[in-house]
Amino acid sequence: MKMQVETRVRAINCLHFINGQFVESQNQKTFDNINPATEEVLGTVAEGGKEEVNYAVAAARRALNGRWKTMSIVERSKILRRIGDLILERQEELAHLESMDTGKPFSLANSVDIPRAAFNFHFFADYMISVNTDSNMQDDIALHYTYRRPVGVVGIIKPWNLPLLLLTWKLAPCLAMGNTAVIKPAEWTPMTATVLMEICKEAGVPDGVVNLVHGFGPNSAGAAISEHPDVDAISFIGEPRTGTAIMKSAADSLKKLSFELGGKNPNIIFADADLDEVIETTIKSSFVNQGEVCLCGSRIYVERPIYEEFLTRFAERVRKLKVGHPLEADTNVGALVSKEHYDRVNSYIEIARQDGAAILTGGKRPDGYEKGYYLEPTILTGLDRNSRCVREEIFGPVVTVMPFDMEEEVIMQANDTHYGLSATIWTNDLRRAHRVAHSLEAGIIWVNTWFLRDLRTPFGGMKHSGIGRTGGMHSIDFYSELSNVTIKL
Ligand SMILES: NC(=O)c1ccc[n+]([C@@H]2O[C@H](COP(=O)([O-])OP(=O)(O)OC[C@H]3O[C@@H](n4cnc5c(N)ncnc54)[C@H](O)[C@@H]3O)[C@@H](O)[C@H]2O)c1
Ligand SMILES: O=C/C=C/C=C(\O)C(=O)O
Repeated sequence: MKMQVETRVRAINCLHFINGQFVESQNQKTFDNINPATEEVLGTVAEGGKEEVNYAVAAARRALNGRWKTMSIVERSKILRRIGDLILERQEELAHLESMDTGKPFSLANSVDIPRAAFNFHFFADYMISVNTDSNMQDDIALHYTYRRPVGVVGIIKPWNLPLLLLTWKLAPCLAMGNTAVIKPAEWTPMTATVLMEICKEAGVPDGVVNLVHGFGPNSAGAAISEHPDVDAISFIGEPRTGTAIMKSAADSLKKLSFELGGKNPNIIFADADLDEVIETTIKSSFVNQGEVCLCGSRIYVERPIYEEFLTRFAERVRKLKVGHPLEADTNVGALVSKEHYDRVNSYIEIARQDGAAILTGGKRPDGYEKGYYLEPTILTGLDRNSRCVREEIFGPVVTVMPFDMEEEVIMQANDTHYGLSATIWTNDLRRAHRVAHSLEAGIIWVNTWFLRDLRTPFGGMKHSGIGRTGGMHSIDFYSELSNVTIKL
Protein backbone atom coordinates (compact mmCIF):
# COMPACT_ATOMS: atom_id res chain seq x y z
CA MET A 1 0.00 0.00 0.00
CA LYS A 2 1.66 3.19 -1.13
CA MET A 3 0.97 6.79 -0.17
CA GLN A 4 -1.02 5.64 2.83
CA VAL A 5 -2.45 8.44 4.94
CA GLU A 6 -0.34 8.80 8.09
CA THR A 7 -2.39 7.46 10.99
CA ARG A 8 -1.94 6.72 14.64
CA VAL A 9 -5.66 6.15 15.03
CA ARG A 10 -6.50 2.65 16.25
CA ALA A 11 -9.83 0.90 15.90
CA ILE A 12 -11.83 0.73 19.11
CA ASN A 13 -13.82 -1.97 20.86
CA CYS A 14 -17.42 -0.79 21.09
CA LEU A 15 -19.48 -0.92 24.28
CA HIS A 16 -23.05 0.17 24.89
CA PHE A 17 -23.56 3.61 26.43
CA ILE A 18 -26.42 3.59 28.90
CA ASN A 19 -27.28 6.20 31.50
CA GLY A 20 -23.96 7.98 30.99
CA GLN A 21 -21.77 4.85 31.32
CA PHE A 22 -20.04 2.54 28.84
CA VAL A 23 -21.20 -0.99 29.66
CA GLU A 24 -20.89 -4.53 28.36
CA SER A 25 -23.91 -6.69 27.60
CA GLN A 26 -25.37 -8.42 30.66
CA ASN A 27 -24.27 -11.77 29.19
CA GLN A 28 -21.00 -10.23 27.94
CA LYS A 29 -21.82 -11.31 24.37
CA THR A 30 -19.85 -9.61 21.59
CA PHE A 31 -19.42 -9.89 17.83
CA ASP A 32 -16.44 -9.05 15.61
CA ASN A 33 -16.18 -5.81 13.67
CA ILE A 34 -14.55 -6.54 10.30
CA ASN A 35 -12.46 -4.11 8.25
CA PRO A 36 -13.94 -4.34 4.73
CA ALA A 37 -10.69 -3.13 3.16
CA THR A 38 -8.60 -5.99 4.58
CA GLU A 39 -11.12 -8.54 5.96
CA GLU A 40 -9.24 -8.33 9.29
CA VAL A 41 -10.94 -8.03 12.65
CA LEU A 42 -10.93 -4.41 13.80
CA GLY A 43 -12.26 -5.11 17.27
CA THR A 44 -15.26 -6.37 19.17
CA VAL A 45 -18.74 -4.94 19.56
CA ALA A 46 -21.02 -5.59 22.53
CA GLU A 47 -24.10 -7.46 21.31
CA GLY A 48 -27.18 -6.00 22.95
CA GLY A 49 -30.72 -7.29 23.02
CA LYS A 50 -33.95 -6.84 24.94
CA GLU A 51 -32.25 -6.53 28.32
CA GLU A 52 -29.92 -3.69 27.30
CA VAL A 53 -32.71 -1.92 25.42
CA ASN A 54 -34.99 -2.13 28.49
CA TYR A 55 -32.24 -0.65 30.62
CA ALA A 56 -31.56 2.13 28.05
CA VAL A 57 -35.25 3.00 27.59
CA ALA A 58 -35.74 3.22 31.37
CA ALA A 59 -32.73 5.57 31.63
CA ALA A 60 -34.05 7.70 28.75
CA ARG A 61 -37.50 7.88 30.34
CA ARG A 62 -36.05 9.05 33.69
CA ALA A 63 -33.81 11.60 31.98
CA LEU A 64 -36.79 13.18 30.22
CA ASN A 65 -37.94 14.62 33.51
CA GLY A 66 -34.56 15.45 34.99
CA ARG A 67 -32.17 18.33 34.44
CA TRP A 68 -32.74 18.09 30.66
CA LYS A 69 -36.33 19.27 31.15
CA THR A 70 -35.56 22.29 33.30
CA MET A 71 -32.56 23.41 31.29
CA SER A 72 -33.11 26.67 29.40
CA ILE A 73 -33.32 26.53 25.63
CA VAL A 74 -30.16 28.64 25.42
CA GLU A 75 -28.24 26.23 27.62
CA ARG A 76 -29.42 23.26 25.56
CA SER A 77 -28.45 25.04 22.35
CA LYS A 78 -24.95 25.69 23.80
CA ILE A 79 -24.56 21.97 24.51
CA LEU A 80 -25.48 21.14 20.92
CA ARG A 81 -22.99 23.71 19.65
CA ARG A 82 -20.31 22.21 21.89
CA ILE A 83 -20.99 18.73 20.48
CA GLY A 84 -20.42 20.15 16.98
CA ASP A 85 -17.18 21.81 18.15
CA LEU A 86 -15.89 18.59 19.72
CA ILE A 87 -16.65 16.61 16.55
CA LEU A 88 -14.48 19.08 14.63
CA GLU A 89 -11.72 18.86 17.27
CA ARG A 90 -11.68 15.08 16.73
CA GLN A 91 -12.33 15.26 12.98
CA GLU A 92 -9.32 13.26 11.76
CA GLU A 93 -9.76 10.55 14.34
CA LEU A 94 -13.46 10.22 13.51
CA ALA A 95 -12.72 10.23 9.77
CA HIS A 96 -10.22 7.39 10.24
CA LEU A 97 -12.67 5.33 12.27
CA GLU A 98 -15.44 5.94 9.73
CA SER A 99 -13.15 4.96 6.88
CA MET A 100 -11.98 1.75 8.62
CA ASP A 101 -15.55 0.77 9.48
CA THR A 102 -17.23 1.46 6.13
CA GLY A 103 -14.40 1.06 3.58
CA LYS A 104 -15.01 4.60 2.27
CA PRO A 105 -11.98 6.73 1.33
CA PHE A 106 -10.54 8.58 4.31
CA SER A 107 -10.48 11.70 2.12
CA LEU A 108 -14.27 11.50 1.72
CA ALA A 109 -14.95 10.90 5.40
CA ASN A 110 -12.64 13.77 6.30
CA SER A 111 -14.08 16.24 3.78
CA VAL A 112 -17.78 15.30 3.83
CA ASP A 113 -19.04 12.92 6.53
CA ILE A 114 -17.41 14.36 9.61
CA PRO A 115 -17.66 18.12 8.81
CA ARG A 116 -21.34 17.59 7.94
CA ALA A 117 -21.87 15.66 11.22
CA ALA A 118 -20.52 18.70 13.10
CA PHE A 119 -22.65 21.03 10.99
CA ASN A 120 -25.80 19.02 11.79
CA PHE A 121 -25.29 19.99 15.45
CA HIS A 122 -24.25 23.59 14.72
CA PHE A 123 -27.21 24.05 12.38
CA PHE A 124 -29.84 22.78 14.84
CA ALA A 125 -28.19 24.60 17.78
CA ASP A 126 -28.91 27.85 15.94
CA TYR A 127 -32.19 26.78 14.36
CA MET A 128 -33.82 25.69 17.64
CA ILE A 129 -33.56 29.12 19.19
CA SER A 130 -35.18 30.77 16.19
CA VAL A 131 -38.31 28.59 16.22
CA ASN A 132 -41.47 30.61 16.87
CA THR A 133 -44.82 29.30 17.94
CA ASP A 134 -48.14 30.75 16.70
CA SER A 135 -50.70 32.88 18.46
CA ASN A 136 -54.10 34.03 17.18
CA MET A 137 -56.60 36.52 18.51
CA GLN A 138 -60.15 35.42 17.76
CA ASP A 139 -62.00 38.77 17.72
CA ASP A 140 -62.43 39.79 21.39
CA ILE A 141 -63.45 36.29 22.35
CA ALA A 142 -60.28 34.29 22.79
CA LEU A 143 -56.53 34.14 22.54
CA HIS A 144 -55.04 30.98 21.07
CA TYR A 145 -51.39 30.10 21.32
CA THR A 146 -49.34 27.00 20.66
CA TYR A 147 -46.39 25.55 22.44
CA ARG A 148 -44.07 22.64 21.71
CA ARG A 149 -43.02 19.88 24.04
CA PRO A 150 -40.77 16.88 23.39
CA VAL A 151 -42.29 13.71 21.93
CA GLY A 152 -40.50 11.68 24.61
CA VAL A 153 -38.13 8.74 24.20
CA VAL A 154 -37.04 8.42 20.56
CA GLY A 155 -35.53 5.26 19.05
CA ILE A 156 -32.97 6.12 16.36
CA ILE A 157 -32.08 3.16 14.11
CA LYS A 158 -29.31 3.75 11.56
CA PRO A 159 -27.78 2.29 8.37
CA TRP A 160 -24.07 1.81 7.65
CA ASN A 161 -23.40 3.97 4.60
CA LEU A 162 -22.96 7.43 6.18
CA PRO A 163 -22.93 6.39 9.83
CA LEU A 164 -22.08 9.59 11.72
CA LEU A 165 -23.58 11.97 9.17
CA LEU A 166 -26.96 10.25 9.32
CA LEU A 167 -26.95 9.65 13.08
CA THR A 168 -26.28 13.32 13.80
CA TRP A 169 -28.86 14.39 11.20
CA LYS A 170 -31.47 12.79 13.50
CA LEU A 171 -29.92 13.14 16.93
CA ALA A 172 -29.31 16.90 16.73
CA PRO A 173 -32.98 17.93 16.21
CA CYS A 174 -34.08 15.18 18.60
CA LEU A 175 -31.99 16.74 21.39
CA ALA A 176 -32.80 20.29 20.27
CA MET A 177 -36.47 19.69 21.07
CA GLY A 178 -35.74 18.19 24.50
CA ASN A 179 -36.26 14.50 23.73
CA THR A 180 -34.11 11.66 24.96
CA ALA A 181 -32.75 8.95 22.66
CA VAL A 182 -31.95 5.26 22.40
CA ILE A 183 -29.69 4.76 19.39
CA LYS A 184 -28.99 1.54 17.47
CA PRO A 185 -26.14 1.97 14.97
CA ALA A 186 -25.77 -0.43 12.06
CA GLU A 187 -23.96 -3.58 13.18
CA TRP A 188 -21.29 -3.17 10.47
CA THR A 189 -20.31 0.39 11.47
CA PRO A 190 -20.41 0.87 15.25
CA MET A 191 -17.30 2.98 15.93
CA THR A 192 -18.12 6.66 15.33
CA ALA A 193 -21.45 6.39 17.17
CA THR A 194 -19.52 5.07 20.17
CA VAL A 195 -17.10 8.01 20.10
CA LEU A 196 -20.06 10.39 19.73
CA MET A 197 -21.30 9.18 23.14
CA GLU A 198 -18.00 10.29 24.73
CA ILE A 199 -18.40 13.63 22.98
CA CYS A 200 -21.99 14.08 24.21
CA LYS A 201 -20.90 13.41 27.78
CA GLU A 202 -17.99 15.83 27.53
CA ALA A 203 -20.28 18.48 26.02
CA GLY A 204 -22.56 18.33 29.07
CA VAL A 205 -25.45 16.14 27.92
CA PRO A 206 -26.94 14.82 31.18
CA ASP A 207 -26.73 11.07 31.87
CA GLY A 208 -29.56 9.06 30.31
CA VAL A 209 -30.39 11.66 27.64
CA VAL A 210 -28.47 9.77 24.93
CA ASN A 211 -28.10 6.00 25.09
CA LEU A 212 -26.55 3.62 22.59
CA VAL A 213 -27.21 -0.09 22.25
CA HIS A 214 -25.21 -2.10 19.73
CA GLY A 215 -26.59 -5.20 18.09
CA PHE A 216 -28.49 -6.54 15.10
CA GLY A 217 -31.99 -5.96 13.72
CA PRO A 218 -34.47 -8.85 13.88
CA ASN A 219 -34.65 -10.62 17.29
CA SER A 220 -32.00 -8.25 18.55
CA ALA A 221 -31.51 -4.64 19.66
CA GLY A 222 -33.24 -3.08 16.62
CA ALA A 223 -36.44 -5.08 17.05
CA ALA A 224 -36.35 -4.56 20.84
CA ILE A 225 -36.39 -0.77 20.31
CA SER A 226 -39.13 -0.77 17.70
CA GLU A 227 -41.47 -2.95 19.77
CA HIS A 228 -40.72 -1.35 23.15
CA PRO A 229 -43.97 0.04 24.63
CA ASP A 230 -42.17 2.93 26.30
CA VAL A 231 -40.52 4.28 23.13
CA ASP A 232 -42.67 7.12 21.77
CA ALA A 233 -41.21 7.60 18.30
CA ILE A 234 -38.87 5.89 15.86
CA SER A 235 -36.57 7.65 13.46
CA PHE A 236 -35.38 5.04 10.99
CA ILE A 237 -33.08 5.15 7.98
CA GLY A 238 -32.60 1.96 6.00
CA GLU A 239 -34.25 -0.41 3.58
CA PRO A 240 -37.97 -0.33 2.79
CA ARG A 241 -38.54 -3.92 3.94
CA THR A 242 -36.95 -3.11 7.31
CA GLY A 243 -39.30 -0.12 7.44
CA THR A 244 -42.22 -2.49 6.99
CA ALA A 245 -40.99 -4.71 9.86
CA ILE A 246 -40.47 -1.70 12.12
CA MET A 247 -43.88 -0.26 11.27
CA LYS A 248 -45.56 -3.55 12.16
CA SER A 249 -43.83 -3.87 15.52
CA ALA A 250 -44.34 -0.17 16.31
CA ALA A 251 -48.07 -0.45 15.57
CA ASP A 252 -49.04 -1.95 18.92
CA SER A 253 -47.90 1.12 20.81
CA LEU A 254 -48.82 3.59 18.00
CA LYS A 255 -45.40 5.19 17.76
CA LYS A 256 -44.73 8.31 15.73
CA LEU A 257 -42.60 7.31 12.71
CA SER A 258 -40.08 9.04 10.46
CA PHE A 259 -38.69 6.83 7.67
CA GLU A 260 -35.93 7.61 5.18
CA LEU A 261 -35.69 4.54 2.94
CA GLY A 262 -34.04 3.42 -0.27
CA GLY A 263 -33.92 4.90 -3.75
CA LYS A 264 -33.52 3.93 -7.40
CA ASN A 265 -33.00 7.46 -8.53
CA PRO A 266 -33.22 8.58 -12.16
CA ASN A 267 -30.59 10.90 -13.63
CA ILE A 268 -32.13 12.44 -16.77
CA ILE A 269 -29.76 14.09 -19.21
CA PHE A 270 -31.19 16.16 -22.06
CA ALA A 271 -29.14 16.90 -25.17
CA ASP A 272 -28.92 20.65 -24.43
CA ALA A 273 -27.12 20.16 -21.09
CA ASP A 274 -23.49 21.19 -20.51
CA LEU A 275 -21.87 17.84 -21.07
CA ASP A 276 -18.61 18.62 -19.22
CA GLU A 277 -20.56 19.47 -16.09
CA VAL A 278 -22.86 16.48 -16.58
CA ILE A 279 -19.93 14.07 -16.74
CA GLU A 280 -18.12 15.47 -13.70
CA THR A 281 -21.24 15.43 -11.52
CA THR A 282 -22.49 12.10 -12.85
CA ILE A 283 -19.18 10.50 -11.81
CA LYS A 284 -20.02 11.60 -8.26
CA SER A 285 -23.73 10.80 -8.35
CA SER A 286 -22.89 7.31 -9.59
CA PHE A 287 -19.81 6.27 -7.65
CA VAL A 288 -19.10 8.47 -4.63
CA ASN A 289 -18.95 6.37 -1.44
CA GLN A 290 -18.80 3.27 -3.71
CA GLY A 291 -22.32 4.14 -4.87
CA GLU A 292 -23.54 3.44 -1.35
CA VAL A 293 -25.58 6.63 -1.01
CA CYS A 294 -29.37 6.47 -1.04
CA LEU A 295 -29.37 9.53 -3.35
CA CYS A 296 -27.06 8.06 -6.02
CA GLY A 297 -28.47 8.36 -9.53
CA SER A 298 -28.29 4.70 -10.47
CA ARG A 299 -30.56 4.88 -13.55
CA ILE A 300 -29.03 7.21 -16.11
CA TYR A 301 -31.30 8.23 -19.01
CA VAL A 302 -29.59 10.09 -21.86
CA GLU A 303 -31.34 11.81 -24.78
CA ARG A 304 -30.48 9.94 -27.96
CA PRO A 305 -28.50 12.67 -29.85
CA ILE A 306 -25.82 12.70 -27.14
CA TYR A 307 -26.11 9.09 -25.98
CA GLU A 308 -22.98 7.75 -27.71
CA GLU A 309 -20.86 10.78 -26.86
CA PHE A 310 -21.97 10.64 -23.23
CA LEU A 311 -21.20 6.93 -22.96
CA THR A 312 -17.74 7.27 -24.48
CA ARG A 313 -16.72 10.24 -22.32
CA PHE A 314 -18.35 8.90 -19.16
CA ALA A 315 -16.68 5.48 -19.50
CA GLU A 316 -13.32 7.13 -20.19
CA ARG A 317 -13.55 9.13 -16.95
CA VAL A 318 -14.82 6.17 -14.94
CA ARG A 319 -11.88 4.02 -16.05
CA LYS A 320 -9.58 6.65 -14.54
CA LEU A 321 -11.15 6.38 -11.08
CA LYS A 322 -8.72 4.82 -8.65
CA VAL A 323 -10.20 1.90 -6.75
CA GLY A 324 -8.06 1.17 -3.75
CA HIS A 325 -7.38 1.01 -0.07
CA PRO A 326 -9.46 3.67 1.72
CA LEU A 327 -6.41 5.12 3.46
CA GLU A 328 -4.41 5.69 0.28
CA ALA A 329 -4.46 9.37 -0.52
CA ASP A 330 -5.38 9.02 -4.21
CA THR A 331 -8.21 6.50 -3.75
CA ASN A 332 -11.54 7.54 -5.29
CA VAL A 333 -13.50 4.36 -4.67
CA GLY A 334 -12.84 2.26 -1.57
CA ALA A 335 -14.22 -1.11 -0.45
CA LEU A 336 -17.87 -2.12 -0.13
CA VAL A 337 -19.01 -2.34 3.47
CA SER A 338 -19.18 -6.11 4.06
CA LYS A 339 -18.88 -9.55 2.50
CA GLU A 340 -22.66 -9.93 2.56
CA HIS A 341 -23.22 -6.66 0.73
CA TYR A 342 -20.34 -7.31 -1.70
CA ASP A 343 -21.87 -10.66 -2.66
CA ARG A 344 -25.26 -9.03 -3.09
CA VAL A 345 -23.91 -6.30 -5.40
CA ASN A 346 -21.97 -8.91 -7.41
CA SER A 347 -25.10 -10.99 -7.77
CA TYR A 348 -26.67 -8.07 -9.68
CA ILE A 349 -23.74 -8.05 -12.10
CA GLU A 350 -24.44 -11.74 -12.71
CA ILE A 351 -28.13 -10.92 -13.29
CA ALA A 352 -27.10 -8.20 -15.75
CA ARG A 353 -24.98 -10.73 -17.67
CA GLN A 354 -27.88 -13.18 -17.80
CA ASP A 355 -30.17 -10.38 -18.99
CA GLY A 356 -27.79 -9.68 -21.88
CA ALA A 357 -26.27 -6.41 -20.65
CA ALA A 358 -23.09 -4.97 -22.06
CA ILE A 359 -20.62 -4.25 -19.26
CA LEU A 360 -18.92 -1.10 -20.49
CA THR A 361 -16.54 -0.74 -17.54
CA GLY A 362 -15.86 -2.68 -14.35
CA GLY A 363 -17.92 -5.65 -13.25
CA LYS A 364 -14.93 -7.26 -11.52
CA ARG A 365 -12.40 -6.92 -8.71
CA PRO A 366 -9.56 -4.54 -9.47
CA ASP A 367 -6.24 -6.26 -10.23
CA GLY A 368 -3.89 -6.68 -7.28
CA TYR A 369 -6.56 -6.94 -4.58
CA GLU A 370 -7.04 -10.45 -3.27
CA LYS A 371 -8.48 -9.38 0.06
CA GLY A 372 -11.12 -6.76 0.75
CA TYR A 373 -14.50 -6.11 -0.83
CA TYR A 374 -13.38 -4.13 -3.87
CA LEU A 375 -15.39 -3.78 -7.04
CA GLU A 376 -14.57 -1.64 -10.06
CA PRO A 377 -17.14 1.03 -10.93
CA THR A 378 -19.50 -0.65 -13.34
CA ILE A 379 -21.52 0.77 -16.24
CA LEU A 380 -24.26 -1.44 -17.68
CA THR A 381 -26.02 -0.78 -20.99
CA GLY A 382 -28.50 -2.61 -23.18
CA LEU A 383 -30.82 -3.61 -20.34
CA ASP A 384 -34.56 -3.89 -20.67
CA ARG A 385 -36.61 -1.69 -18.30
CA ASN A 386 -37.85 -4.86 -16.61
CA SER A 387 -34.40 -6.14 -15.70
CA ARG A 388 -33.93 -6.39 -11.93
CA CYS A 389 -30.82 -4.21 -12.32
CA VAL A 390 -33.04 -1.38 -13.58
CA ARG A 391 -35.81 -1.93 -11.03
CA GLU A 392 -34.08 -2.81 -7.74
CA GLU A 393 -31.77 -0.76 -5.56
CA ILE A 394 -28.26 -2.21 -5.92
CA PHE A 395 -26.61 0.26 -3.52
CA GLY A 396 -23.13 -0.21 -4.96
CA PRO A 397 -20.88 1.14 -7.73
CA VAL A 398 -23.19 -0.02 -10.52
CA VAL A 399 -25.24 2.16 -12.87
CA THR A 400 -27.42 1.44 -15.88
CA VAL A 401 -27.41 3.83 -18.86
CA MET A 402 -30.35 3.96 -21.28
CA PRO A 403 -31.19 6.21 -24.25
CA PHE A 404 -34.51 8.04 -24.65
CA ASP A 405 -36.22 10.02 -27.42
CA MET A 406 -39.17 11.85 -25.86
CA GLU A 407 -39.67 13.85 -22.67
CA GLU A 408 -42.95 12.03 -21.87
CA GLU A 409 -41.27 8.68 -22.37
CA VAL A 410 -38.41 9.42 -19.98
CA ILE A 411 -40.79 10.79 -17.33
CA MET A 412 -42.81 7.60 -17.56
CA GLN A 413 -39.71 5.43 -17.21
CA ALA A 414 -38.30 7.53 -14.38
CA ASN A 415 -41.54 7.11 -12.43
CA ASP A 416 -41.87 3.42 -13.23
CA THR A 417 -40.57 2.29 -9.82
CA HIS A 418 -41.80 1.79 -6.27
CA TYR A 419 -39.14 4.23 -5.12
CA GLY A 420 -39.47 8.02 -5.01
CA LEU A 421 -36.47 9.49 -3.22
CA SER A 422 -34.52 11.80 -5.53
CA ALA A 423 -34.02 12.69 -9.20
CA THR A 424 -31.60 14.78 -11.21
CA ILE A 425 -32.49 16.67 -14.41
CA TRP A 426 -29.85 18.08 -16.74
CA THR A 427 -31.10 20.75 -19.18
CA ASN A 428 -30.64 24.43 -19.95
CA ASP A 429 -34.27 24.80 -21.00
CA LEU A 430 -35.92 26.58 -18.08
CA ARG A 431 -39.48 25.63 -18.93
CA ARG A 432 -38.59 22.01 -19.45
CA ALA A 433 -36.70 21.92 -16.15
CA HIS A 434 -39.80 23.01 -14.24
CA ARG A 435 -42.16 20.85 -16.28
CA VAL A 436 -40.12 17.69 -15.77
CA ALA A 437 -39.43 18.49 -12.09
CA HIS A 438 -43.17 18.75 -11.45
CA SER A 439 -43.82 15.45 -13.23
CA LEU A 440 -41.30 13.36 -11.34
CA GLU A 441 -42.45 11.35 -8.36
CA ALA A 442 -39.54 12.11 -6.04
CA GLY A 443 -39.13 14.02 -2.77
CA ILE A 444 -35.84 15.66 -3.76
CA ILE A 445 -35.25 16.97 -7.29
CA TRP A 446 -32.01 18.55 -8.44
CA VAL A 447 -31.63 20.51 -11.68
CA ASN A 448 -28.09 20.76 -13.12
CA THR A 449 -26.56 19.60 -9.85
CA TRP A 450 -26.64 16.70 -7.39
CA PHE A 451 -26.59 16.42 -3.56
CA LEU A 452 -26.53 20.19 -3.11
CA ARG A 453 -27.97 20.48 0.37
CA ASP A 454 -29.48 23.27 2.46
CA LEU A 455 -30.48 21.87 5.84
CA ARG A 456 -33.59 24.09 6.01
CA THR A 457 -35.20 22.39 3.03
CA PRO A 458 -37.49 19.34 3.20
CA PHE A 459 -35.61 16.07 2.78
CA GLY A 460 -37.22 12.66 2.29
CA GLY A 461 -38.90 10.34 -0.13
CA MET A 462 -42.34 9.41 -1.42
CA LYS A 463 -43.77 5.97 -2.34
CA HIS A 464 -41.53 3.26 -0.82
CA SER A 465 -38.70 5.74 -0.21
CA GLY A 466 -39.99 7.11 3.03
CA ILE A 467 -42.57 8.63 5.29
CA GLY A 468 -42.37 12.26 6.31
CA ARG A 469 -39.73 14.89 5.74
CA THR A 470 -36.80 16.13 7.78
CA GLY A 471 -34.78 19.34 7.60
CA GLY A 472 -35.46 22.71 9.22
CA MET A 473 -39.04 23.04 10.46
CA HIS A 474 -39.87 19.51 9.26
CA SER A 475 -37.42 18.06 11.78
CA ILE A 476 -38.73 20.37 14.51
CA ASP A 477 -42.26 19.15 13.76
CA PHE A 478 -41.31 15.48 13.98
CA TYR A 479 -39.36 15.82 17.22
CA SER A 480 -42.01 17.85 19.05
CA GLU A 481 -45.67 17.66 19.98
CA LEU A 482 -47.63 20.83 19.36
CA SER A 483 -50.38 21.84 21.82
CA ASN A 484 -52.88 24.63 21.26
CA VAL A 485 -54.07 26.61 24.31
CA THR A 486 -57.28 28.62 24.05
CA ILE A 487 -57.98 31.34 26.64
CA LYS A 488 -61.45 32.82 26.69
CA LEU A 489 -61.23 36.55 27.16
N1 LIG B 1 -33.44 7.88 2.42
C1 LIG B 1 -32.32 8.07 3.11
O1 LIG B 1 -32.07 9.16 3.60
C2 LIG B 1 -31.35 6.94 3.29
C3 LIG B 1 -30.09 7.22 3.79
C4 LIG B 1 -29.16 6.18 3.91
C5 LIG B 1 -29.50 4.88 3.59
N2 LIG B 1 -30.74 4.63 3.12
C6 LIG B 1 -31.11 3.25 2.74
O2 LIG B 1 -30.61 2.31 3.67
C7 LIG B 1 -30.36 1.07 3.05
C8 LIG B 1 -28.98 0.58 3.39
O3 LIG B 1 -28.82 0.50 4.77
P1 LIG B 1 -28.90 -0.87 5.58
O4 LIG B 1 -28.53 -2.02 4.69
O5 LIG B 1 -28.16 -0.65 6.85
O6 LIG B 1 -30.45 -0.96 5.89
P2 LIG B 1 -31.19 -2.01 6.82
O7 LIG B 1 -32.63 -1.68 6.71
O8 LIG B 1 -30.76 -3.40 6.53
O9 LIG B 1 -30.66 -1.70 8.29
C9 LIG B 1 -30.79 -0.43 8.87
C10 LIG B 1 -30.83 -0.57 10.38
O10 LIG B 1 -32.02 -1.26 10.76
C11 LIG B 1 -31.69 -2.31 11.65
N3 LIG B 1 -32.70 -3.37 11.49
C12 LIG B 1 -32.71 -4.38 10.58
N4 LIG B 1 -33.82 -5.13 10.74
C13 LIG B 1 -34.52 -4.58 11.77
C14 LIG B 1 -35.76 -4.90 12.41
N5 LIG B 1 -36.49 -5.94 12.02
N6 LIG B 1 -36.18 -4.11 13.41
C15 LIG B 1 -35.45 -3.04 13.81
N7 LIG B 1 -34.27 -2.71 13.27
C16 LIG B 1 -33.81 -3.45 12.25
C17 LIG B 1 -30.28 -2.71 11.24
O11 LIG B 1 -29.65 -3.42 12.29
C18 LIG B 1 -29.66 -1.36 10.96
O12 LIG B 1 -29.25 -0.72 12.15
C19 LIG B 1 -30.53 1.33 1.57
O13 LIG B 1 -31.81 0.91 1.17
C20 LIG B 1 -30.44 2.84 1.47
O14 LIG B 1 -31.04 3.41 0.34
C21 LIG B 1 -31.67 5.62 2.96
O1 LIG C 1 -27.49 7.82 1.87
C1 LIG C 1 -28.29 8.74 2.01
C2 LIG C 1 -27.92 10.10 2.18
C3 LIG C 1 -28.66 10.91 2.96
C4 LIG C 1 -28.31 12.26 3.14
C5 LIG C 1 -28.93 13.04 4.05
O2 LIG C 1 -29.80 12.55 4.89
C6 LIG C 1 -28.67 14.45 4.15
O3 LIG C 1 -27.90 15.01 3.36
O4 LIG C 1 -29.27 15.06 5.04
